[in-house]
Amino acid sequence: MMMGFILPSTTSCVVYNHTSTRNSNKSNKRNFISAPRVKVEGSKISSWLPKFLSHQRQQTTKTKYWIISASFQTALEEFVNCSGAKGVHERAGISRSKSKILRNKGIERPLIIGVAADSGCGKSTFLRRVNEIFGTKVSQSHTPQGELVTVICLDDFHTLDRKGRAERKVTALNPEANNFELMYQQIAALKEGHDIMKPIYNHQTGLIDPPELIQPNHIIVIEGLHPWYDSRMKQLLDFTVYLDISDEVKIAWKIQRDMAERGHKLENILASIESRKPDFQQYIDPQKSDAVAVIQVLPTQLIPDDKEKKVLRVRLIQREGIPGFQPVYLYDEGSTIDWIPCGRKLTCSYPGIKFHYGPDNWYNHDVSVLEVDGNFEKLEELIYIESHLNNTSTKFYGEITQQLLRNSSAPGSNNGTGLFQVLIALKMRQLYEELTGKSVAPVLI
Ligand SMILES: Nc1ncnc2c1ncn2[C@@H]1O[C@H](COP(=O)(O)OP(=O)(O)OP(=O)(O)O)[C@@H](O)[C@H]1O
Ligand SMILES: O=C(CO)[C@H](O)[C@H](O)COP(=O)(O)O
Repeated sequence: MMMGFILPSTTSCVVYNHTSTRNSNKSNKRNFISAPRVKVEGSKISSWLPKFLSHQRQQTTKTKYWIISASFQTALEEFVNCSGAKGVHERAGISRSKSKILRNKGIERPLIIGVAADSGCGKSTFLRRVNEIFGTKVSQSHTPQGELVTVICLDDFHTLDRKGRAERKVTALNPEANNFELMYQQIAALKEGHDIMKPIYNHQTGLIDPPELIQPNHIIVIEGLHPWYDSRMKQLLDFTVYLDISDEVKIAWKIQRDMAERGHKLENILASIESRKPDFQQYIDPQKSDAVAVIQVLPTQLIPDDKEKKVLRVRLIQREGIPGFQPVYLYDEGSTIDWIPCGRKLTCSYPGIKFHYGPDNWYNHDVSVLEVDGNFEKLEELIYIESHLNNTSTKFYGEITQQLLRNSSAPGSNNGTGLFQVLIALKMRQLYEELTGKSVAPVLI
């Protein structure tokens, strides 16, 4: 079967013949070390194309594009790299025919899920839980890919590299630094079942790396700053989750990660958060108003003026009336309930645990809110909490508790962040099953 990628013919390019695009992770350049390199100018493309991509070619003078057909294997092994973001984005492509992976994997309808949040707000942590629920082991490549799930990071659609942003004095959150047209075209193509050559933003070098091949999958999660900033993207998404982390908690998490794990200075972390704030408020935060589910993380109300931010108040805001999504409720659907479960069945030390459930309004949408303030002392006792939750989309009694126990060392497993992330991952699984008619086997210990 033939696959064609559309490549422009005008820019100077370097052709690399490398071994695997799938391994193009953070140290992408590694793949190219021993590769034969041929430097060509636009007009000479016709002389080298046949050598590398043997099959048919034709030029459409109007668009100045070369339409290149190549076998699937050839396209995997060879691609074109031009220096600079513009070159890479021009070389991003969409296969002309549908991917053969659709038939191989029995994919009828890729489900597209958007996860939005600022940097360092727990997207990766959440998506590890999602992959656990789907029982999917993902590759260690730049774009994690598993049997069921592929996770695309939207940072890959940055048009300005780190230097370019510094020169233009814009943050990565600014739409100017992102290619929403390409994002839309490529995610739409995946949803339609086409392979794409997607650019890569390399967080280690701050550069835009050559495109990698991404194929459709049963579930494609797009995570990042702007999954539905562009209204056309919203139309593509089957489910949306926003991680809404309050400033106080965001700073605490950033300090923990960037100081302890990355050796950054406190003043630099605070300055970076401050400098991003206006763009965050203008371009990222508004997406939370129409997410299907929002996990909101706030300082605790159980400790007056808490400085440590180790105890969190977490709210799961769930839209009502969304097809395929039935909000989780506590005890009695539609009621307003305050619940302190500490006592004989749940061990609590200071400052305790408090639940709340009830209807609410979120940016003019009817929602129901489930809230938990405090930390769980003994994770195995969560079964007591689980037995009071309904509409959880679990496949067996105790599945939520088991999931949290399996990942007990992951950040947030002992509070509402972990609990609500598991609940939302279960909702994704249920939606996938409803929309595709397929069944995902639950993961058992
Ligand atoms: N639920 C949580 N409770 C406590 N800390 C958390 C929680 N989730 C994340 N963190 C902290 O925040 C840091 C960032 O988390 P994570 O890498 O999941 O975020 P991210 O949104 O994927 O970040 P980035 O976009 O920068 O890659 C983690 O190193 C961890 O210290
Ligand atoms: O907001 C971000 C999302 O991850 C990053 O800051 C952005 O992608 C730029 O990355 P880097 O700081 O590595 O240049």
